Amino acid sequence: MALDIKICGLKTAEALTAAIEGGASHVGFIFFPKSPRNVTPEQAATLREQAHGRAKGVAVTVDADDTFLDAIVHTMQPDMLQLHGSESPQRVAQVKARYALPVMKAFAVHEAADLARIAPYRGIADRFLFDARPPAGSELPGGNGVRFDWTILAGLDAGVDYMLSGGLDAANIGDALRLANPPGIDISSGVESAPGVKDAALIEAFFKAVAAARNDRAA
Ligand SMILES: O=C(O)c1ccccc1N[C@@H]1O[C@H](COP(=O)(O)O)[C@@H](O)[C@H]1O
Repeated sequence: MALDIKICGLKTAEALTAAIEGGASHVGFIFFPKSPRNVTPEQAATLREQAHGRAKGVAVTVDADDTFLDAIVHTMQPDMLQLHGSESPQRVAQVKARYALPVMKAFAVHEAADLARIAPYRGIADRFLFDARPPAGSELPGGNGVRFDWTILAGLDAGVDYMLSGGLDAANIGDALRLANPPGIDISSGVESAPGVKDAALIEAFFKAVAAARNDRAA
């Protein structure tokens, strides 16, 4: 089975090159001022141009209004929007209709019951992203480097398309793939040397760990 791999929170050409050369299917750009990974639409546009035709550019927003989304979509021209706030099913439908772009809706997962929250979004969101619940006091809804119990995902219907994220790194990705067998994975802080600082060597190590885990499973 194909595995989509998204490297998120990219801010520099060097890190983007490492992600693309490693084999990322998606590259993510964060539009959230409180994040150490925040970029402007203009910065993201330059990086997205570098990725054009090689990896899909994903704009990550948190409860963004139309004015901000208009600026992002017009300037960066993303391939996909990731909605990482408390957007309702109606808001997701509005965003899809306004921009004619695929939308990935993020959910914080702590226990199996959290997965039931996707029900009203099915048939509206194109894809889901399951991230860990942010730690108490965190100002970030994602990018906290926190994982959740991946075995919860075994309870999902087979038809649910999603990316697994939250605290992934080269050391644990083998377990994540074995336990959840996700169609996609998404990583940010696990390939950073400091908050918001991507490390090309860690990105390379992550792709090697993914390849090794997939080879082991195929053997
Ligand atoms: O990364 C951020 O700063 C961020 C800010 C606001 C919304 C989402 C954000 N990141 C998303 O969270 C996942 C998981 O991150 P991590 O691997 O646990 O650090 C990340 O891939 C982004 O999609």
